[in-house]
Formats: sequence, structure tokens, C-alpha cells
Amino acid sequence: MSLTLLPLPAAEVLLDSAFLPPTQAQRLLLELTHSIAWRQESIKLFGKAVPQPRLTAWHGEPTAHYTYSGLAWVPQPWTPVLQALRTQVEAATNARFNSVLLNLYRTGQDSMGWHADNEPELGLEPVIASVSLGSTRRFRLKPRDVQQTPHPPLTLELTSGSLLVMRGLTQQQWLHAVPKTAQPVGPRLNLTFRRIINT
Ligand SMILES: O=C(O)CCC(=O)C(=O)O
Ligand SMILES: [Fe+2]
Repeated sequence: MSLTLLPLPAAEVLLDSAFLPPTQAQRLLLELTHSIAWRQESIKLFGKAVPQPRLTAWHGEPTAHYTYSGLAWVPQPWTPVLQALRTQVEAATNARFNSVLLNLYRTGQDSMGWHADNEPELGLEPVIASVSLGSTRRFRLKPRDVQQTPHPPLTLELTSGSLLVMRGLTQQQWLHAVPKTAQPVGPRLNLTFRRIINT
């Protein structure tokens, strides 16, 4: 399959719903669920530590320092499985990545709020490549400023083995989220490949 550009103003969002064969996606889901040292990090909200509603892990080159939601992340080293997937993602996107953030949404109650991946370490127009494994979850996108970018919010169903790419102005002009769902859903594992620019 191949990446298809979505017709959005002031954004470059591409989706390949069949990036990985279902058997590889299933194998990766099981392998990563068990081998990654998942952690539930807390973020500080009004001085109070609030646990994030998902499990996370961060792997990459030792030089790829990163601050995320006020947390200083020390990357774990690449594993052979993550390296192999990175090679596949680099070939499909024609981009280079030096780190990957992993998110495990255990149930429909796990989620990610509205945000942009616009940390200075990522540069002005980052390429972010997102691989989804396991249960389908809704991925929401909306303009940061609807006056400036008139477009209604949209929802993508990110299925197992899909590849979503955000690049160009997407992180400057748009926000994205993975909302909670009341539907009974199994675990979903998401990997976002990133390039950290250390200045
Ligand atoms: O789980 C997803 O699809 C999105 C993850 C995400 O937005 C992030 O890690 O910044
Ligand atoms: Fe994000």
C-alpha cells in the first residue's frame, strides 16, 4: 500500500491504512507489549502530580534528549525490533528518525488530550511517523485557530498496521488527540517516530 495525502489546509497529513501486514502488526503488538519497560509517568498540573492516562516508553539514540509534557526523557536504547520497524518507516516516509515515543492505551479509558508535537527539540516543521497496533482508536484533528485555518475537526480511525505521517505545518497549525471511548476496546499500542534536533 502507499501513503495518501489528506486534503487539509495548512497541514500535511498522510495515511496508509495497510502499512504493515496484519500478521506482522499482531506479532509486533505481542512482542512490544511484553518486552518494553512500560511506565505510567505523571505530569504536574497546578503543582499536583497527575498520572498520565496511558503507559509510555521512549527509545532512541543517547543524544536524542527530549522534554515532553514537562518531563525530561532519557531514551532507552534501540532494540532490534524497534530498529527494524524504524528502517521500514524510514523507507516509506523518506525521512530519518533518531527516536521513538511508545504509547500503550490499555483500555478505552486511556487517552491523549489535545496537543501539538511542537517542542523546540523537534524543529519548526517536524516529520512525525505514527504506527498503530492492536485495537482501532479514533484519532482527532482540529485547527489550532479556526479563524486562521477554517476547517471542521476530523476523525481518523487508526487501525492495526496503519501508518500516519504528520509533517509540514501540521504541528504549527493543528492539534490532535486520542479521546477516551465508552466502547469496550482492547489494548492499542502506538509508536511515534521522531527526529530530535539537539542544538
Ligand atoms: O496514539 C496516537 O495515535 C497519538 C500519539 C501522539 O499524538 C503522540 O505521541 O504525540
Ligand atoms: Fe502527538
